[in-house]
Amino acid sequence: MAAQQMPSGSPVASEPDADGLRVDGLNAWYGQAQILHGVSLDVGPGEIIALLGRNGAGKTTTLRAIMGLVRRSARQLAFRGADIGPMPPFAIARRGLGYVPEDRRIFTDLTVDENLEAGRQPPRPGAPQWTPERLFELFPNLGRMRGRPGGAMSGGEQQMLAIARTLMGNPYMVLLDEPAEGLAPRLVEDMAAALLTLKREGLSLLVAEQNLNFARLLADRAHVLAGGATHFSGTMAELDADPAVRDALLAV
Ligand SMILES: Nc1ncnc2c1ncn2[C@@H]1O[C@H](COP(=O)(O)OP(=O)(O)OP(=O)(O)O)[C@@H](O)[C@H]1O
Repeated sequence: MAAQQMPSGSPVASEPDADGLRVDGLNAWYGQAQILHGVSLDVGPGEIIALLGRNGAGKTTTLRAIMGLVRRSARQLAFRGADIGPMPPFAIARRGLGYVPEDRRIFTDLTVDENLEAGRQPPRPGAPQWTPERLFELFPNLGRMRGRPGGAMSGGEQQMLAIARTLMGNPYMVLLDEPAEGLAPRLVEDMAAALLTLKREGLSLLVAEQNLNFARLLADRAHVLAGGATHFSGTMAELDADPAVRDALLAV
């Protein structure tokens, strides 16, 4: 049960992680309704962290709150050593924190190439650098349809394009909302392989996910949300070793 109460796997709990993301006591509201009640999580440099929980547990709201897209407050909201709590969304993105929402938001009238150009930002020191050619190695499907409008692509292809467009901004870390949702089984494996390649390149990922099997393919550690709060933080092995927590908090 020890793993339930505190983030484990991270040797330093008191020092803010200068290179990573540290969220402590995050609250968020839609209008008058408080949706998050003290979410705490951390993502270290080069880690893939799963943000797990059932439908409505607060995963999407957590990602949106980190990006400043919903009204929120927190004891600590630090990215690469900076307090991002007071920053508007564009300033957070400019610091190298990318976000791929669940609904993808690609430009349906623009081609694959044009969508990628729309995401281009200057290189960042120490962050992996991306070009369309490198991204087509990562997502070969996209390379075969460079002139195709986004609106004429399948859901899975649009998901890959949304990720690729975010990578054109050369981020240090990306928040991904259910990247495998609605993908055919073969594409789920391709997506997992692509995300593991990103990790090898040095990118950190926080992946909101309902599918525990997909999370197992990728994640070093997991945070599990229920009712807008963190109920478990630990390694995937610790989560698997605690079937009661797993079954209570996740749809398995
Ligand atoms: N725009 C909104 N206005 C009011 N309440 C909302 C809004 N969006 C989400 N909620 C509520 O906030 C809670 C958390 O939703 P959220 O989308 O963050 O959960 P989730 O874990 O991402 O689930 P899902 O997998 O279904 O997306 C739910 O009770 C939901 O009904």
